Amino acid sequence: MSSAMEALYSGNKDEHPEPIKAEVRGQLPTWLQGILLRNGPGMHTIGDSKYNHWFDGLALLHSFTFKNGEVYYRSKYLRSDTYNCNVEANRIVVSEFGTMAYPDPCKNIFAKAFCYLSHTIPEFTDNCLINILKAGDDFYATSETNFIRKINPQTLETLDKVDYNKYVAVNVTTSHPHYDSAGNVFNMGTSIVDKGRTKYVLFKIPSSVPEQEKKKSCFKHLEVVCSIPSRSLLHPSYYHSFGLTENYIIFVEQPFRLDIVKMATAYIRGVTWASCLAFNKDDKTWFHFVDRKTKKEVSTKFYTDAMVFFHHVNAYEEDGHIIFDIISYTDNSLYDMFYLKNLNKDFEENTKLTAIPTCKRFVVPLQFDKDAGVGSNLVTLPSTATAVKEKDGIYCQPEILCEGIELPRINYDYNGKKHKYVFATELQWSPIPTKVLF
Ligand SMILES: CC1=C(/C=C/C(C)=C/C=C/C(C)=C/C=O)C(C)(C)CCC1
Ligand SMILES: [Fe+2]
Repeated sequence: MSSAMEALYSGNKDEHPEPIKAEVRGQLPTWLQGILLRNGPGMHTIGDSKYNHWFDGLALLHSFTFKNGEVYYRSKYLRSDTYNCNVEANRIVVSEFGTMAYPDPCKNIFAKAFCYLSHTIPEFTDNCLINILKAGDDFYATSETNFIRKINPQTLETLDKVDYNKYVAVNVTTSHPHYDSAGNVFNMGTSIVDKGRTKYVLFKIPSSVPEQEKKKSCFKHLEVVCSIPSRSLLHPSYYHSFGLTENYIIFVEQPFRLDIVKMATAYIRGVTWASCLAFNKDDKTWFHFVDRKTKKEVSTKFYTDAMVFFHHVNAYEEDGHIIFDIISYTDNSLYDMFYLKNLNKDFEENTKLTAIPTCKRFVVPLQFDKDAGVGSNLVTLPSTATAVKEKDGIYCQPEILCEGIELPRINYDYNGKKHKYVFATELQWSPIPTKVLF
């Protein structure tokens, strides 16, 4: 196990920009053609400096090209400004999620202020290591900051740097966008203390732009679908994904929050972005549903108990209810587990999750008897999930579907529709997935 641990989480990975022919055991179906793109951290040491957290590592892009029963593999580091500055300085000079660094040689890029509250915060990283986004015909490496990087899906070369902030006021975004059947992208981000407000912004990037436009850019045609005010100006929720059904966008405002005052002073205090996240177990978790046609939020207040979650599984509508599945935790120990100092041979002692991932299903009635009495359960579908009418809103409790799964996937053709199967990794108390389940 400890060697699996080391192979998974440490050591700088080599890049293989030229295609390597894979050895295929068995046979691949002939219909399987195309390129599978993957992203993730590949380098955690630069010169004498080391990142603290696995989510900090420099983005390494991977591709698997499937053609006529053969597979070719390539990999290439994303040449982000972050990568280039770090390599040039031969040390970490750009801050990441779990590592605070101080710019020096590349001051011009990263010394620009994050300008509300303070002028000392460097610009966020463009080390886009988490996911790949398809916007129009283009592919982008993404993270959770306002920067994404266009890439060439064939050669894995790094192209333009796109700043979401130029098109929509967001400082952080999710790396789990949704797509509709026409290929339009839906994503959301948080606009922090902009014009005296902090809000969550849902936006759409169209898949195509008018023919006559010379330099085609989907981002120029980005549309704000709706913004939801944060319950707190200085403590907006952190979120890693959101849900989509045929008619609604689902946003879960959890009491796992960014502390903006801490963020604004993190740089001068020498603490990390990660330390600006906090869970308040005594608060509620609020559900928001935005009608995709009217672009208005459903006005009923829906809430549940405090929780921390990262991944939506899927969501759909049935008989006037919205049903959505998420993988949730009773505390925020998950991100803490990925500090590299813990991910060594003693990981079994060091990395114990104190909360097990639990797949929960919420069943939320949008149409219900307005005269129902306080205390009555408004769910009319066969489920152990409840939605109890209270004086100030509707209190939802989930049905527990199962425990010990993470990284959920569904057949995306069923996104927003009732699904049968979920593909996930089994995750118990340690961060090494041991099985693929479905
Ligand atoms: C740099 C940076 C951030 C980075 C977050 C990252 C990199 C999160 C990765 C999450 C993953 C990989 C989750 C998997 O389930 C924040 C906190 C948004 C805020 C400010 C700057
Ligand atoms: Fe994720």
